[in-house]
Amino acid sequence: MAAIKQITREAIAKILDWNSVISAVEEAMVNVSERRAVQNLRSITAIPKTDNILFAMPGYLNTDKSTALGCKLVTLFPNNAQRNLPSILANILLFNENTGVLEVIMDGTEITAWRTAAASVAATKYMRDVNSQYKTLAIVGAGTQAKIHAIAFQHQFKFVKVSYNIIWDFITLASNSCSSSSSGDEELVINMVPISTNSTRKNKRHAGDIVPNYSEEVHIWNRTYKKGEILCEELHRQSKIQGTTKEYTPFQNLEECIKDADVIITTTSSPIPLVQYKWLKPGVHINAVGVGEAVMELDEETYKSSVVFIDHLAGVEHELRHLAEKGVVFQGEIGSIINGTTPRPSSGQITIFQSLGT
Ligand SMILES: NC(=O)C1=CN([C@@H]2O[C@H](COP(=O)(O)OP(=O)(O)OC[C@H]3O[C@@H](n4cnc5c(N)ncnc54)[C@H](O)[C@@H]3O)[C@@H](O)[C@H]2O)C=CC1
Ligand SMILES: O=C(O)C1=NCCCC1
Repeated sequence: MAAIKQITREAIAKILDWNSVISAVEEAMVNVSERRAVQNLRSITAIPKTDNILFAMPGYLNTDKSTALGCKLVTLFPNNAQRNLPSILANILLFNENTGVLEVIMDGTEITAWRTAAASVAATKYMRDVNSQYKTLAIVGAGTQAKIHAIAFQHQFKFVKVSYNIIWDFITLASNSCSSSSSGDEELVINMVPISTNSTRKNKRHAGDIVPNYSEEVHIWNRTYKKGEILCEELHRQSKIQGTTKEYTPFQNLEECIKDADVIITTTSSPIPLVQYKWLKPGVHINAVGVGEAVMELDEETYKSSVVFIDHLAGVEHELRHLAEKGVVFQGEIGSIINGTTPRPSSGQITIFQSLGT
C-alpha cells in the first residue's frame, strides 16, 4: 500500500485564500441542501467530568467536479487557552472511495477556522439584500473564531463609516466674525458616497471644503476586556502591515458594542444569552457561531423576532434541540437560498444565520 500523505497545518495555511474558500463553502452548502453530499449526523463523545468533546464528522461527495470520502475528527477543549493551545484542533482523513484505503491525513485546524468564517460570509451575502451597505461590524468574543471572522469579513465586505470634516480656516473665520466652539471635526453625513472634488481645484483643499474621512468600523467585545483589546491591537497591526488603515475598537459594554452594528457575529460558548433584542438595530444580520449543548448567545426574543437560517437542518434538529424547544423556528438551509430555491429574506427584517458546522 502506498504511504499515507500527510499535510501539515503550515502547508494548509499557505494555500488557503478567501475567494477560493468562500466559493468552496458556498458550493458545499448547495451540495448539502440538494442532498448530493452525504452528511450524516456527527458523533459527539463528551469526556465525563470535563467540558471536553471529541467530534467525528464523516462525509461523502460525488459530483461532476470531485469525489471525496472523508472524516474530520475535531477536539473541543475549551480550557486549552491556559495551555497556549487552540480550543479546537482538527484532523481530516481522506480515503480512496473504491478501496477504502486511507490516503491522506491533513491538519484540519486551519480549515475549520477558515471554513466557519467563510460560512458566515456566505450566509451574510445571501441572506441580506445585495445592495445592503455595511458600516459597522460587531464581534462578540475574542478567540480564534472572532479573529478569523474579523479577517474574512474585512476581505469580503467593507465596513466603512464615512464622516465628513470641514476644513476650518481660522483667519477667514475670524474675519467673518464667525464664532464656533467646534473642534473642526464635525461629522455631517454617514454612509454616503463621497462628493467628487471640483475639477478646477483638484487635489487642493481650501477652507470651507468638505472632505471625506473614512474609518473602518469593527467593534469587539469580550467578557474580559483585556483579551478584546489585545485582539484589536493585533488586527490593527496586521492591517497596517497590509497597508490599510482599519480601526478595531474594544468595548467594555456589550450594548454599546452592538447597538449600531449592521452585522453582528457571536463567537462564544455562552449558555446565558449575551445579545438582547432591545439593543438591536432594525435589519441587522447576525451570525451566531458558538455551538454547544447549552450554548445560547442570543436571547429568545431575538430568535423569535428574526428570520433564522442554518447550514444543515438534520444536524441542527439533532444538536440544537434546546433552541427548538424554546420555540426557535429554523426557516431553512442557506444552500437553498444560494441555489435560488428559497427567496432571500426581505430587507428590514432581522436575520440570523445559526451556524452548526461540519
Ligand atoms: N459553528 C461552527 O461551525 C463552529 C463553531 N465553533 C464554536 O465557536 C465558539 C468559539 O470557538 P473558538 O473561537 O475556537 O474558541 P476560543 O476558545 O478561541 O474563544 C472563545 C471565546 O469565547 C469567550 N467565551 C467563552 N465562554 C464564554 C461565556 N460563557 N460568556 C462569554 N464569553 C465566553 C472567551 O472569552 C473567548 O473569547 C465555540 O462555541 C465553538 O464551539 C467553533 C468552530 C466551528
Ligand atoms: O468543526 C466544526 O464544524 C465544529 N463545530 C462545532 C464546534 C466544534 C467544531
